[in-house]
Amino acid sequence: MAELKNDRYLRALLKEPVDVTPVWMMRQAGRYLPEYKATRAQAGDFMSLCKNHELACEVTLQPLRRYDLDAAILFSDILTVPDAMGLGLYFEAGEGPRFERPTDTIDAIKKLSIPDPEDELGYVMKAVSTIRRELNGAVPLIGFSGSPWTLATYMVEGGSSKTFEKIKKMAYAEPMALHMLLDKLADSVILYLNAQVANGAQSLMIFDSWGGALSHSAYREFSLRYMQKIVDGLTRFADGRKVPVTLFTKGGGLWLEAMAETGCDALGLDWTVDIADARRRVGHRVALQGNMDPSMLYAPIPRIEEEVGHILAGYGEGTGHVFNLGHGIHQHVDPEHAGAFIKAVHAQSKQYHK
Ligand SMILES: Cc1c2[nH]c(c1CCC(=O)O)Cc1[nH]c(c(CCC(=O)O)c1C)Cc1[nH]c(c(CCC(=O)O)c1C)Cc1[nH]c(c(C)c1CCC(=O)O)C2
Repeated sequence: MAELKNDRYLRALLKEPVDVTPVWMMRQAGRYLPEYKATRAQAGDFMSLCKNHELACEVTLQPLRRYDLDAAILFSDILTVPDAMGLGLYFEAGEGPRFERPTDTIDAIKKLSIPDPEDELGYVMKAVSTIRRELNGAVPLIGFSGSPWTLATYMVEGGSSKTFEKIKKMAYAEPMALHMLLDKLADSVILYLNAQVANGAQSLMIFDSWGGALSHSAYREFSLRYMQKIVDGLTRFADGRKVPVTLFTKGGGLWLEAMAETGCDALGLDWTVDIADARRRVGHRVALQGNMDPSMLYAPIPRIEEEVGHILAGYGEGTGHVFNLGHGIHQHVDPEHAGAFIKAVHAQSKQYHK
């Protein structure tokens, strides 16, 4: 396997010294790039793109050809796992993801089986190994999955939700049913992420996009507890190097201490958190990833550069910061603004790494 040429993303996550602050963007392969839209049109629909390892590799590499990014992220989706559990994932134009067979009863949950990552999810593993080979050591490859709670929201609601009415009803009225579902999901995610590492992923990220919808105590019971189970079950070394694990709960700023206690290596921060405050609270335990508002990329370039400066100054001196957006890049962002953002992080961060 090719030696890593640029490892500053892995180094920052493990709090080893770096020359400049590493940067990547959540959803960096996506619809804001015309070349992505062209490849997606070639594939047909989104899931066909995910299932074609050559095209999935192509869209993973597209943003790296344009920008000086410090990491690549596997092109796939968090909903591949419930799809492999038999729920029938499809995308309705303009409506987001949907499931043909939602898992909203205890009987449906009892019937769910744990997918074999090399079989039902073999197409993802093929994409991971292809991307890792094609990267040829340029930058590390990030593997990922959804958190059990976030996956369960889609599975129980049957798709995206704003109110989470069905899953919250289950949480409070039939908690044992939901725990059974979350436990099966945690077991599935452990196998899935470990298989990604076996196939070449060098770092792992768990997206808990909807943990922030929970109450203070329900977050611990239904989301954090299962991310803890995953952290405990992961392969943490590969190719003689630590495989860092990043937990990201959107809207989880109040719970950073509890998240840091899981033994993960880093926490993702959305834009509601002051990164200086986050560093004071948990910076002795974990690295921090974030946290610019993705909508800032709509601002004129000088305003983007100013915001990058604020966030870098907020984190301050030394390693342990991976610059990123606080959530995925929006589809109407001008690719030139994304480029200016990435340049600004590298140019302005030298002064903090002497
Ligand atoms: C909640 C969630 C999903 N998927 C994901 C999350 C967690 C992160 C977050 O909170 O955003 C994770 C994800 N989805 C995608 C990636 C690819 C890697 C990357 O470049 O970051 C990653 C890491 C591709 C994608 N996943 C999806 C797209 C858009 C599909 C298209 O090309 O039309 C992409 C590029 C589809 C998807 N997938 C999902 C939704 C809600 C949608 C519809 C979004 C929309 O229509 O804007 C579920």
